[in-house]
Amino acid sequence: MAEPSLVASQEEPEERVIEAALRPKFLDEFVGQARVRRQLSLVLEASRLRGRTADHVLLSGPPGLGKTTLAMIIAGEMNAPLRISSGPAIQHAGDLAAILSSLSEGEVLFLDEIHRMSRPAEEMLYMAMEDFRVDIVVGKGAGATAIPLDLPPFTLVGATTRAGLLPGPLRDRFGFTGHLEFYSVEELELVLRRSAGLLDLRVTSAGFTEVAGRSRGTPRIANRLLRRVRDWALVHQIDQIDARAAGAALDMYEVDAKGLDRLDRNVLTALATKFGGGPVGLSTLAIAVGEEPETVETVAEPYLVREGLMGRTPRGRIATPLAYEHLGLPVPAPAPFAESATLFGPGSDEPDESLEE
Ligand SMILES: Nc1ncnc2c1ncn2[C@@H]1O[C@H](COP(=O)(O)OP(=O)(O)OP(=O)(O)O)[C@@H](O)[C@H]1O
Ligand SMILES: [Mg+2]
Repeated sequence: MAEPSLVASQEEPEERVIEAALRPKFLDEFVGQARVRRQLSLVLEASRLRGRTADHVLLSGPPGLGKTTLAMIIAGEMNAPLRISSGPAIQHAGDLAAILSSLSEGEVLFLDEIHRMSRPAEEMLYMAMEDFRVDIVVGKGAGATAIPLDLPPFTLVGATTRAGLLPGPLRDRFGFTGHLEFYSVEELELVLRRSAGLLDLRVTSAGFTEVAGRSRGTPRIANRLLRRVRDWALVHQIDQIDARAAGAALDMYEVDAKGLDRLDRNVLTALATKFGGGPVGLSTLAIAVGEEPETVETVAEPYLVREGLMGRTPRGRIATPLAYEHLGLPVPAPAPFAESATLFGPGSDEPDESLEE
């Protein structure tokens, strides 16, 4: 990405510290996701009653919706120590063996981005999850022997943004899968209220609504926007943030009323004006906005498609009438062959591994 974007940027270290501070510690403080929360709380309660470690839990869903937070909450609620690692960090089965063999009884092992683990490690994990046992292979070639090693019972919490990429055998070994959904504006208001309390910020109800509405259904973005609004209020010496102040602050950071940032709007504007609404191929569109196709596809597109502003057809990306309305442009008359361009959801038009599941 050429420039850091407010809604999709990598975070500054200081920001990450604040993010950690804003993380709910208990299930009660975790806003929204009522279904997952209810089911998870039952799983945890049952295991407490049985006096056993909880079943393995898989958490899936888009970035920033609370997977890591929930993993920490699970350990907290179980009063168990938490070990954190991630798929990309486990490239050899030996890496996983080292982690597994050092777990203590009842420990919660959180594996983030579990879909990115190597194949041999994955196979070792199958046995560990099911039988609490691993085979440590010693030696090479014909002389190699497998030494079985018993593991203490533990709870694996896996997180993935791409549940579709998990092999079936791995998915099946989780006793419970929680799929996190985007949050409603009302839920995000609650997230923001809690964060504002922790940050000692005075915000009116309408101020919360304003920020929540621009947060793309994502608590991480909501909290990030709140911090930018906080900066703005500090510099402008405003001690109570209302809708107007929140709106002005976020306008300044180029996050619009729908939560689109500059990249999103550039992509949409190029599509609508330079290419007459499309269809246009991804790489052409990316060149037009001076970005990598990968950035356009993974950073801008999912939200534009989700909001119904962009469509994906077999012949390329198109701008929907909603896009023109949002950009304040006149909606063009339908093209003569428009009805032949069937709309596809995200991920269905290209044999491309980088698409959403
Ligand atoms: N339900 C929630 N209630 C309150 N705050 C939340 C909730 N979910 C997430 N957050 C906040 O959003 C931030 C991001 O959440 P988290 O790190 O758990 O997301 P994630 O799903 O693990 O994202 P990624 O896929 O990028 O790892 C956290 O700092 C947390 O404070
Ligand atoms: Mg995470």
